Amino acid sequence: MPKVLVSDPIDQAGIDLLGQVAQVDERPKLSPEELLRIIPEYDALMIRSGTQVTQEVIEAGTNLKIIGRAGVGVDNVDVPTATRKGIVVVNSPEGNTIAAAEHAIALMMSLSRHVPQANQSLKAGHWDRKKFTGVEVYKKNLGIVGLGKIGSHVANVAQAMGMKILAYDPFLSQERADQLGCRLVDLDLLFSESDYITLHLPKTPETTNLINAETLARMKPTARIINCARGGIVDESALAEALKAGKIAGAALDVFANEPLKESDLFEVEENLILTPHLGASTEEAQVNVAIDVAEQIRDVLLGLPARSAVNIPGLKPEVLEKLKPYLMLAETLGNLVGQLAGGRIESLDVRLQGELAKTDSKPIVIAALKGLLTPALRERVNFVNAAIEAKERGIRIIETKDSDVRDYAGSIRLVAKGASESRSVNGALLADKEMRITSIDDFPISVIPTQHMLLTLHRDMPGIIGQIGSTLGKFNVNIASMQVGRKLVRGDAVMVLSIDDPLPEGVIDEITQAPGIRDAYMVSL
Ligand SMILES: NC(=O)c1ccc[n+]([C@@H]2O[C@H](COP(=O)([O-])OP(=O)(O)OC[C@H]3O[C@@H](n4cnc5c(N)ncnc54)[C@H](O)[C@@H]3O)[C@@H](O)[C@H]2O)c1
Ligand SMILES: O=C(O)[C@H](O)COP(=O)(O)O
Repeated sequence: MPKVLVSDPIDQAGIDLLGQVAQVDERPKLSPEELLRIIPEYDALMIRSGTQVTQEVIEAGTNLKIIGRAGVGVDNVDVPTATRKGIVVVNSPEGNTIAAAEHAIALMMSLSRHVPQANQSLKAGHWDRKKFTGVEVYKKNLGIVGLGKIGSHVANVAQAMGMKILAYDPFLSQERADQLGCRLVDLDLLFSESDYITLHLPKTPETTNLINAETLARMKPTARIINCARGGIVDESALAEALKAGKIAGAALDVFANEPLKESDLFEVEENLILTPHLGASTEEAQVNVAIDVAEQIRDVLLGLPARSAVNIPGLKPEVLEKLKPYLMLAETLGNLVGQLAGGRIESLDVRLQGELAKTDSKPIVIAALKGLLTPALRERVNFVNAAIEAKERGIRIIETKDSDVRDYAGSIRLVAKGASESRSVNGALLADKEMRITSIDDFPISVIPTQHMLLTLHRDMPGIIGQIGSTLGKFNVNIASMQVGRKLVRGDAVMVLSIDDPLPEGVIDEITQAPGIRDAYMVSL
């Protein structure tokens, strides 16, 4: 049974689901040293934001196949290292959207009505009503930075409370903003016009310290800031200064540059600052959602199936994946075949998708073809996760073309691998029953069902040649399962593909290639 390490608190629903297919060890309080020590035993690691999955951890995890983040942000995972190592990283992109959006709204309302401060004051024996006079959000401007899943839900709820939404999101279309009833503005305008500013964007080198002394200075003195996105987007020292100096009216933070937050300039701000310990996703509902979402993906990957929300391979909706799966297998088989024919260094791979395939996302098919192409050289070290990187590191140029004309098959794939001196090509298609066919090799038309062991010859189309190859195979006790010959011209060049029951014994290829009329012979293993 595969072994899964769960190193952060995860809802029981996810643990139970994984328990059906794996041994699950829940170790939520591991030190970094303990994690490093035990990770080699595990096939999968399931985490939230608490575990730091560093390069060292990934490199020590020699059996790891998948890292599952029960939540959205994967900034605690060294994704590039995981990708290089061929480890799938999955998350739950939508499981905690509502929870995080509602927490942002809760913080906005708490800031407006001083709920935590009033609660604390009352419990300390005071009945101070004047001090906690609040402000209404009704008719106020809410500036949303990042109008993605969480930002959009915040926009809907805030609009229902009568707020006007200004939004900044450089990757959002005007059409989507119009649909959401939000006014798309630039950041300068958002900062200067907003009464509330809520952050719902990822932390990247560009967004680090987006809220800093200079941007804080551009805000209204009545502005209130909410950060439920990621620590580090707000410069915490600059915010503490601005709050103490009364440059803005308040702030509420759920996330911090260093978590857990232990020492901070923020602790010196007495009045108008609310802090919560990264609670955005902490609702019962969200925790069940993300646990099940990620446990299902870990289960699938451990069973050899693709994941639906991988962050380091193209994600596909289950219904699209279902349709594409036979083509992915075809692309991988053709890639493997053309890789063995081209041999040695490959400079470029031309991937042409024809017929109905021209309408689909080509990326997964290209990756499958690359996986097949690199398999003869890299064996199990190449997979769907690292195939593109491995190809790039080898300098293989990818050329993609699409041709929607339907010819003999509803959808077909053509691969051309260019080596240092020559190009080799293969075409393949699926029949109505989804059975694979190799439909040409080096443009010689054939119709071959790919099998595990095949002998392929390039030869002159002349009497006696097929018999000669048959006798050589007989001499070496090789059993032929099927045979196909393809030619362009009578008595010109031809190709022959023999399916054989076992790999060829040593010496057969040499003997076949020495026979008159044979140009080349290859043992192909798929
Ligand atoms: N506090 C929590 O517990 C909690 C819970 C869930 C998610 N999050 C965080 O909330 C954030 C948003 O999550 P989401 O699920 O809505 O993600 P999302 O990908 O759906 O949306 C993010 C949006 O930010 C936009 N964006 C990217 N760069 C930007 C930039 N430079 N300026 C403005 N906008 C930019 C993107 O175009 C996108 O629309 C993420 O940082 C996520 O990690 C926090
Ligand atoms: O990215 C996320 O999903 C949130 O930050 C939640 O993190 P958590 O799972 O550690 O609560």
